[in-house]
Order: sequence, then C-alpha cells, then structure tokens
Amino acid sequence: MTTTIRPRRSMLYIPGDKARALEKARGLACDAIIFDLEDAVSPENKGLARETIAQAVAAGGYGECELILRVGGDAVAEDFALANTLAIHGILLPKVERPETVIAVAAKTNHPIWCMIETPMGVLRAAEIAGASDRLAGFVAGTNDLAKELRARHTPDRTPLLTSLSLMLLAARAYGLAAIDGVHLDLDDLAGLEDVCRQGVALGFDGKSLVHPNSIEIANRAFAPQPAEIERARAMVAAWEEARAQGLGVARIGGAMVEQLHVDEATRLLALAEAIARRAA
Ligand SMILES: CC(C)(COP(=O)(O)OP(=O)(O)OC[C@H]1O[C@@H](n2cnc3c(N)ncnc32)[C@H](O)[C@@H]1OP(=O)(O)O)[C@@H](O)C(=O)NCCC(=O)NCCSC(=O)C[C@H](O)C(=O)O
Ligand SMILES: [Mg+2]
Repeated sequence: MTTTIRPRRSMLYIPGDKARALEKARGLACDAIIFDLEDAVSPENKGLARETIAQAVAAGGYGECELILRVGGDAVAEDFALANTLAIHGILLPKVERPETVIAVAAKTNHPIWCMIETPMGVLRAAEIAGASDRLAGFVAGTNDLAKELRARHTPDRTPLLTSLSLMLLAARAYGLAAIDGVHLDLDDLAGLEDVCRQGVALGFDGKSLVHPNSIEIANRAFAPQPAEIERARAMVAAWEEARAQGLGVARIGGAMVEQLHVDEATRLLALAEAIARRAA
C-alpha cells in the first residue's frame, strides 16, 4: 500500500522584499518556501514586499516547491487580499494564540492554513488551535519568539524549548497535522544545524524551517528516511506479508517483533522515501 505524502524536510523563509533571493530560490532544492511579510520585512518595505512576491509567484518557476505566504505585521488585511490573488499552497499565521484566530482566517481565505506556535499562550492552547478547522495544514515552531517570551537561552541541546516543542507536536499529531521545527540561528554553525536536525527527527518533526540556502541540503538529508531505515522497513513489510499469508498477526525480523502498527509506520516511511525520490528525479 502506498499513501500520498508530501516531503516537507526543508522550508526556506525568504523576506518578501528580497527580489534576488526570490529569484535564487527557483534553483534551490527546498521542499517549501515561506514568502515572508512578517518579521523579516520592515514596515516601510511591506508594500514593496507584496509587489515583489506577487511578481515572483506570477512568474513561476518554483517547480514542486510548496509555496506559503507568511502574513502579519501591520496592514494584515492587505496581506490576506494579496494571498487570495496568488497561486500558492498555503498561508502561515504568526503568533497564533487562540482557535478563534484560525476560524476567522478560514472565513477570509480558501488557502490551507498553517500556524506558527511561538508564544507561551500558543503552546498552552496548541490542541485547541489544532482542532479549530479542518483547513489547518500544520504548525511551524517559532523558536526565536518562544525563547524571547520564555526568557530562555538558546542552548545547543535546546533543553529550555523541549517542553514547548513536544506540546506543539502532540497537538499537531492528535489532529493529523504536519509539524515543522524552528530555525537554527547560527548560519555558520552547520555541525550544530546537523545536530538539531537529528534532534528534530527524533522528536517527530516532518522538517525544519530555514533562513539560508546553505542549510537546505543538511535538512533534506536529515529529515529523509535513512538507507538503513528503508532497508528495515522493506524487510518488515515482507516479513509481515509472509506472516499474514500464514494467518498470523505477529511476525519477527531478527530480534524484533513486528505487528500491524510497525508495518503502518514502515509503510509511511517507504511512501515518504518514494515521494522524495520522485522529487529528485
Ligand atoms: C540571514 C540573511 C540576512 C543572510 O543574508 P546574506 O548575508 O546576504 O546571505 P549570503 O550573502 O550568504 O547569501 C548568499 C546567497 O544566497 C541568497 N540567499 C540568502 N538568503 C536566502 C534565502 N533565505 N532565500 C533564498 N536565497 C537566499 C543570497 O541572495 C545570495 O545569493 P547570490 O546573490 O546568488 O549570491 C539572509 O539569508 C536572509 O534574509 N534570510 C531570511 C531571513 C528571514 O526570512 N527571517 C524571517 C524568518 S525566521 C523567523 O521569523 C523565525 C520565527 O518567527 C521565530 O520566531 O523563530
Ligand atoms: Mg517569530
């Protein structure tokens, strides 16, 4: 069995007023682009950013990339007006703290909705937010705002953020939503980026939000199923089919017991690997 699955290993933010970066992104291997109208754009450049994004999206050339518009800051009504004219795959709402925000936005646009969880209230109400609308596609962690609001430090192991990240993930998964990890601050620390990507995978995130092209390859590699995992998933499915053919409800590979739930996860992993391979081709 193969299920439809969309790789979201790498989501690259691009400030909406940076025409050169929007152009460069056409040749990048990220799974998604977040056109930013919030924190990365100064209030005086918001108009320019809207125009630049509109031209870039109309010109196209982003291939299979999922295109998402982050609205926000001042003049948010104009951001929604723009979103409704664009051929994009979703809008991202910053600093969501209550389900009513999602419900109100669902009435304003037909695009799938993503929410940034990046405040203490957003984390505490993540489950209510996740269940607010069937138009919700996923959560993106805003670890910078979160650290600021918590008065936490950015430590290499991210211990101060783990409770918030886990609560956000629990809520996302409870409602079948995607979950994307926050950005890595130090652009030159690629070893550190690799470590936090591994941590994000272990926590259960689907991918990582990024601010620079130099981090795409690392995120793509980390959030893709690893060769050993693919091999094991195939072995699991084969062992399971053999067991089922004998009327059994449990199988064994090596020292490990295999039940339906393990096969479900192996099947998801294989579908993700296939989707990534299709994209690379
Ligand atoms: C961080 C940057 C300001 C660094 O810019 P710069 O020093 O100019 O980068 P480089 O000279 O190394 O750039 C090399 C080339 O790569 C292109 N580039 C750079 N960044 C991007 C990008 N994000 N997307 C596409 N292309 C990019 C440059 O144009 C150069 O190209 P070329 O001309 O061919 O050499 C900059 O990277 C940047 O602006 N990044 C995005 C910042 C951003 O969007 N921030 C907001 C989102 S993060 C956030 O808000 C988190 C969240 O809300 C939270 O709370 O945690
Ligand atoms: Mg933020």
